[in-house]
Amino acid sequence: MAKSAYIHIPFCEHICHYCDFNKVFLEGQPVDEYLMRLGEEMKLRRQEGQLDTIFVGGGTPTSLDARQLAYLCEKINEHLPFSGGEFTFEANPGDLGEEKLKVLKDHGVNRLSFGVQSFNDDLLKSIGRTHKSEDVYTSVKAAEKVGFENISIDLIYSLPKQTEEDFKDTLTKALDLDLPHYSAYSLIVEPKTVFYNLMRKGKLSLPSQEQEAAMYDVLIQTMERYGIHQYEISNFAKEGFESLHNLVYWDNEEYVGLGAGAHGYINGVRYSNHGPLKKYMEPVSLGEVPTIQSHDVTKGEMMEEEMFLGLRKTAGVSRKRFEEKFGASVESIFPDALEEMTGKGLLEIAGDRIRLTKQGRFLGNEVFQSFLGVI
Ligand SMILES: C[S@@+](CC[C@H](N)C(=O)[O-])C[C@H]1O[C@@H](n2cnc3c(N)ncnc32)[C@H](O)[C@@H]1O
Ligand SMILES: C[S@@+](CC[C@H](N)C(=O)[O-])C[C@H]1O[C@@H](n2cnc3c(N)ncnc32)[C@H](O)[C@@H]1O
Ligand code: SF4
Repeated sequence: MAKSAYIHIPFCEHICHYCDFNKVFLEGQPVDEYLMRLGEEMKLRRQEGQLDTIFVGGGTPTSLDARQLAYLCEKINEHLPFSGGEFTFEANPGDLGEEKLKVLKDHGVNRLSFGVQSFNDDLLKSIGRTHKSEDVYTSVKAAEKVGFENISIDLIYSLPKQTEEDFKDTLTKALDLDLPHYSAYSLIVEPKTVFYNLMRKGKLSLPSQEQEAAMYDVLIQTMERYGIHQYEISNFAKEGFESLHNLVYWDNEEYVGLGAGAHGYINGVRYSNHGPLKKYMEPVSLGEVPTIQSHDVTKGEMMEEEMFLGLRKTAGVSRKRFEEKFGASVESIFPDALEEMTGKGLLEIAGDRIRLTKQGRFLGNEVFQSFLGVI
């Protein structure tokens, strides 16, 4: 039974040079109609029982105005029974004034995740962001004033022309905000983005792999120094502030996905919704779910997912839980991957746990790959 829901808001006020998530430029879009269809999809995909986590992501949910945000929150409150667990909204710095913040707070939102990316204004501009580092301080202060305590920020490192020094400076500024949660992702140059096109023309000056690894090392060390523990490859939190919603993904549990391009996992079926707005809204207006693709996950695939998702967490995979779930031990299903990866010093087995070593965290993809296509 799904205990979590993800809701996608595909609108943005600007398009960043690195982003390939499902989004469109806000101006001129049928936002009100989209929100209405989203409410209808909530009814169509309604689940038994209560949800422990709700995550509204995008795109940019805070590009909605206060009235639209209130409408969206009312639909969520009406159709998604919530246990009072974790209710996150993603936000762009500079988007949230007191009015919008109060709307969110009054409807039970209790976590905000700001897309900060960097504290260097020149770098921000060069990656296509429109906010300035100053906006981060204003937004975080305003959010705290309205009573939000569980606040996270996203950073991206290994950006074009970024130096280790620059990243250290961003990290220090981020940590000086004394927030309970931080995510830091290394830049992925995705096809169809501005950066991808520049890269193909040889016009994107990216840090080397060694520099990227050095930045990741700085990240891990600095977080540790500030007492913010790493609980996943890219995620760090004070004790008790780990993102429960994201843990649902890494624990390979089920969730409902709502909105254009959202994906979900219900009753052993992984599905994705139509991405383009029209294609998404049309079936919903006819009372049909907007699924474009769905797949019955086989037991073999489920076992692979259990490994490559679970190994993202620093706590790793529980051998006991694996055996209870699948009726076979990890060792009997993946003997070769375990031997090869422990042999290379990238994986370790410690009691009930199979987890990445420190070195393994730098080479996560190589480890995950070794568990794929085995069964
Ligand atoms: C899809 S965005 C949505 C939230 C919000 N619109 C924003 O820009 O912050 C969520 C996060 O994904 C990360 N992200 C997006 N594209 C990325 C890329 N190509 N490489 C690394 N991280 C990326 C950013 O840190 C961003 O904050
Ligand atoms: C990159 S993560 C950032 C999470 C953030 N660091 C935090 O701690 O809350 C969030 C992004 O992943 C994507 N995402 C998450 N769950 C999704 C789902 N079920 N379907 C589609 N996209 C999803 C959305 O684009 C969302 O903006
Ligand atoms: S990173 Fe966020 S703001 Fe930028 S285009 Fe992607 S979803 Fe929109």
